[in-house]
Amino acid sequence: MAENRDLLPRDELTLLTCAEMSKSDGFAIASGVPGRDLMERAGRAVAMAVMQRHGRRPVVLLCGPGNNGGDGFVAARHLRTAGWSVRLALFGSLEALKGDAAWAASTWTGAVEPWSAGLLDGAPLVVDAIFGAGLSRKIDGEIGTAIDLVNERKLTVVAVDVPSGLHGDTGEILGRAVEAETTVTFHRAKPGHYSVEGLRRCGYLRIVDICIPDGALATIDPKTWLNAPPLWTHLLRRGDIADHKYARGHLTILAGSHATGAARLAALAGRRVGAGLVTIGAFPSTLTALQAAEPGNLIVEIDDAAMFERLLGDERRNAVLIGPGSGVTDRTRGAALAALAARRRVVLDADAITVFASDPDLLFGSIDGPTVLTPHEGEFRRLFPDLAGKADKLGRARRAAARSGATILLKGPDTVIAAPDGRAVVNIHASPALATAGSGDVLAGLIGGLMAQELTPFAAASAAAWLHGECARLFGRPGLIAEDLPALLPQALQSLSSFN
Ligand SMILES: NC(=O)C1=CN([C@@H]2O[C@H](COP(=O)(O)OP(=O)(O)OC[C@H]3O[C@@H](n4cnc5c(N)ncnc54)[C@H](OP(=O)(O)O)[C@@H]3O)[C@@H](O)[C@H]2O)[C@@H](O)CC1
Ligand SMILES: Nc1ncnc2c1ncn2[C@@H]1O[C@H](COP(=O)(O)OP(=O)(O)O)[C@@H](O)[C@H]1O
Ligand SMILES: [K+]
Repeated sequence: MAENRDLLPRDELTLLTCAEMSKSDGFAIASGVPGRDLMERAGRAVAMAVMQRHGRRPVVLLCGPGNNGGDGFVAARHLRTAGWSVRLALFGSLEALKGDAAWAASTWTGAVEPWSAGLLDGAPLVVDAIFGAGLSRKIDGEIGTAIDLVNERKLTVVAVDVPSGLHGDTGEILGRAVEAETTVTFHRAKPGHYSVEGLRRCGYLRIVDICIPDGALATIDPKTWLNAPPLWTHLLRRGDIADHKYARGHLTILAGSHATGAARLAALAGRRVGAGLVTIGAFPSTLTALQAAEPGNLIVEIDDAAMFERLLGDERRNAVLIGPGSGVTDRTRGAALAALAARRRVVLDADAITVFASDPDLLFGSIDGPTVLTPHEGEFRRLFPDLAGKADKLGRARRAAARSGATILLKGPDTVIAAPDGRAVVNIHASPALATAGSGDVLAGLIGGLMAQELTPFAAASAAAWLHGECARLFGRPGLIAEDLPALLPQALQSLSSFN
């Protein structure tokens, strides 16, 4: 197998924080591109988006006191030049505007009005240029009232950079936030755009090139990407004439005394995604049932952790999945510790996460090899109580990865995959239809199957999250259940050929 089976960073999928965007801006200016040229392009792009997405109608620009407001002044000028009926309100005073925003305001020859609710009479289209990357605290007062009114009246909004109130880095809502129909952002998207709140409020997201020079990304060394096949599709195995099943890896899954369906779903996913063999380790009481199920699964008896440890004496068992239906038991805990001690490629899901709730440090201290933990928020709380229940999912997953030494896949509509070295991927290629029992078992099996094929934990978890979402999308009609997902994997894998 290829030596470096890790994710390939892709410029076009890079997400930039507000600070990184500001650094890019600084790089452009240092390279001889004046800041006002960037603002001119940004504001023009906003005007273009308004005109391309909406028929001509009265438009009101709500401008804030910083450069986001500056973009609004430029957009207003272009819309008026194109013959639109434009009104502009500024929160703050013209005299207080600085730098490029002051320049942009000086190019606007129309009236600058103070905010009043009457501006929204007649249901105009609204351009939200109040706050962008500079949002620094909770929105209240007059601006809060204006945002509430825009939302209450369900006015059509085109937001500049981010819907005001949405934090570009964390996806947090600071007080309240605009609900936009379209959001126009510049150069690269921000993590906040793809957070749950961002997905709710940005509407259609347009990412516009404002001619920041190519070299800018290299100076930033970005660490965050939006999940898509170009990051990892080159790592998926192509058939080789000399292939044999062991060359494709052997995934071993520990089943429990109940809910053996979970291990079966994971095994199916692991085999469909290309693992050469999948063994299910089962209690004697479930052996017959499992043997009578899918004929391609290998079934072995595993009564306790010691038997599991002996099973791993076979070096070819290169990947291990523990958790789906395995039970919150000493057997599960012992098997997980044995797999970690044996330096196998390990995926710990569900019960194998919960079983360490009373002593997370025992788990973290045992992780020394390629490991993925796949918690949903409830399981995450059990291992990382101090990081739970807060915004900034990306930051939380990153801290959890650094603390545990494992790659963390934190589930949800905006699944975050964070590696211990600080890299992270955000996956929004998903569907609410995945919120069905057993779908997490399929995901765990996919990761295990890809780890068996020697993808790094970070690459395996990223590829699996995307494929999981792709299966749900391919199903394409109501009624999806977890059993449908593995059957759609061949089609999902085939759809990747267009990325090669
Ligand atoms: N970087 C680039 O490449 C490019 C960037 N461009 C544009 O610049 C935008 C970033 O501009 P920016 O940095 O001036 O910040 P912005 O969002 O206008 O707000 C800052 C102001 O708001 C204030 N303020 C904050 N929160 C507040 C609150 N809750 N309630 C009240 N006030 C609050 C804050 O006050 P302070 O915190 O300083 O007291 C400050 O006065 C970016 O989003 C994009 O649109 C484009 O032109 C293209 C090139
Ligand atoms: N609203 C949603 N949108 C997109 N994906 C979702 C949504 N809800 C759940 N999922 C995905 O479905 C899977 C559910 O996993 P999990 O909660 O572990 O279920 P189970 O343990 O029943 O198999 C995760 O991959 C999660 O990211
Ligand atoms: K905005």
